[in-house]
Amino acid sequence: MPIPKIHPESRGQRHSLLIHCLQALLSLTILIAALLAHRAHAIETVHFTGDKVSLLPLLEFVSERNGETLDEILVRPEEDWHHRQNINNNLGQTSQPVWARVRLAGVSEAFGQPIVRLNYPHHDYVDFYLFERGRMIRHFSAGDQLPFDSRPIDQRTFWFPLDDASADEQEIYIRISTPGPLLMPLDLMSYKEAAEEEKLLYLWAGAFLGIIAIMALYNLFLYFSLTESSYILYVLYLLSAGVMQATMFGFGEQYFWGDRPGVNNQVIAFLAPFVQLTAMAFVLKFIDLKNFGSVLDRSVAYLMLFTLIVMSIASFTVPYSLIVKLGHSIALFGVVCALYIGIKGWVMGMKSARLFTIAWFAHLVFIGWYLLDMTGKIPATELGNHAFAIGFIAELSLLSIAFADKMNQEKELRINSQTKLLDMQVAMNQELDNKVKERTSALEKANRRLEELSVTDGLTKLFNRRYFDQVFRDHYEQSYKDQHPISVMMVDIDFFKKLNDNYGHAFGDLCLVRAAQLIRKVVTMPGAFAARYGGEEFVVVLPKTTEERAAQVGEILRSAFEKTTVTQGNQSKNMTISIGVACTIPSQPGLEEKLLSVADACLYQSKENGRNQVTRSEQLDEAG
Ligand SMILES: Nc1nc2c(ncn2[C@@H]2O[C@H](COP(=O)(O)OP(=O)(O)OP(=O)(O)O)[C@@H](O)[C@H]2O)c(=O)[nH]1
Repeated sequence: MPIPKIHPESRGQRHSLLIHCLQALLSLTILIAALLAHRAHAIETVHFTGDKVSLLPLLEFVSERNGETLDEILVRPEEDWHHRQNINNNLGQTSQPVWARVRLAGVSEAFGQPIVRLNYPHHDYVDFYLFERGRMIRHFSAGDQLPFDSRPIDQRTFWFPLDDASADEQEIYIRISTPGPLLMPLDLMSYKEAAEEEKLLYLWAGAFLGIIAIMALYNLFLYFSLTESSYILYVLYLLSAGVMQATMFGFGEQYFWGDRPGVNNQVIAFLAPFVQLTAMAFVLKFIDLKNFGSVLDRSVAYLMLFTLIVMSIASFTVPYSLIVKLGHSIALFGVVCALYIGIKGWVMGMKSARLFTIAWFAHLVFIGWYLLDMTGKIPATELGNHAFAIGFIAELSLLSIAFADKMNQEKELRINSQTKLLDMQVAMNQELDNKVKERTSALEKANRRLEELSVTDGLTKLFNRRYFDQVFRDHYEQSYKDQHPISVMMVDIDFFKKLNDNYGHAFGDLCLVRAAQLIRKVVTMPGAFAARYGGEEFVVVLPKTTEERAAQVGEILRSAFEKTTVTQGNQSKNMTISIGVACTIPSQPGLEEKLLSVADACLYQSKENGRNQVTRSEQLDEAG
């Protein structure tokens, strides 16, 4: 604002010296007072020497009243202008546009294209006026409610060139109208330095967004291979948070929707609750709240989810300023909720909840640092400027580790239960196997028994006739093949009918049993076997045995019978037997019946000759 000039009055009339002196004194006093008064309200002057100067501490502010014009602002009384009350960068939210002014000195092209930079990309309207010697020489209109092209320099934040400056001093007036927080990080600097800083920021932002993109891709891949829904929720959270951060950096306005004024606010209003929504949904799924949370926990969590859904939808209709205010409180509440859930899971011994809690805590610490840095509560540093992004990356990294840890635990559980299941299956198979073996052996035993029964005679336990016929044929054939002699002995108890009649049938049975025992006892040669041929008649087959040897065995047997007394109760009896022995070296197979009939004939001969004797086929021939 031009400094008002004050002219001492001079009327040129002659007065007394005293009056002149008094007048001069009074005028001097008024002049000094005016100068002092002016000095009290003078615009702060910033001397530019080429180095970056932060203008914020030197700015004077005034709130616009009912659509005041620039001219009206210029004539506002000096006492309306004031410096900030505190050192915060953030001037809070205000419904009225705010004007700021400052005087610059020493601005020269010699310092390399000096600019004034408003390093915050989200104000709706920013008007920049440059005055020189009380005359406006430049006016720029920018802001995210105006097309991106309207900016004097194409940058994501607002850069105003001072290249028209020619006088020693300029005054700048800036009008900001915005529904969001009124941040005024205003700097006087060279274009070169601003471009250098911007490069550094691009490096930060590139690394930050790159990490998010890689993590999102990686988790998307995991989702497709494992089809576990927490992965897709995490991917949604990463993507929405990434887009939100890119928008907050100002890249959306710069590269995507700069030609559509107003979209930027819309995107922020929608994404702010949506990021929280995906984060909440992920947290609930990750911690498995429905299994360990109390009814109150669940109610609060689902109410929160519901609120966020409503907010995301409402962001299309509710004013941006309201969404921003609501968003801050809900976000804070959401972070606290997630921290509470994490701590509870930790206390209840959930291993992955520990990492999860540390992740959220790290997030909170960095947000705190960022807010303290931004509001000037602690000295501003380059690291502090990016504390929010660092916190976010730290949180995402820890969450990823927690996530992997949880998945590992679940995998271990799955493998354990699979192993248990497999063990159970093996044990069951083993049991089944044992049972089958048991049953098979029982069956085999029964079969053997059945076979025994089918081949043995029930009373004497010698082989039965059926079995004899079968086996005798085989032996005969074998003897034919080997051309060895085979002998047959027919044994018949003498007068058995009489024995039955005299001693009873039961005693007769006992005699048959004793007879079988005697035969078994005497006929012990390898390969020999005896069978019950009929009633009281037995047959003995002696392979590889000559007739002479067979007759000797017959004699031993006959003698054994003679000497043996069968006793039952008070009954006792000595049996005699008649034996017929025949032998042959088979000249052809299948003639076994013939050998039998010869032996039978010999037996008949023994009976004829008076019983209790052995007759050989040789004797038969002699007799015949
Ligand atoms: N106790 C008993 N007797 C039997 C059995 N099988 C056959 N017998 C009897 O044996 C007797 C055989 O009699 P016979 O064929 O006339 O012969 P035998 O009386 O011994 O006269 P020889 O042979 O000429 O000395 C019959 O009375 C049959 O009932 C049996 O399993 N148990």
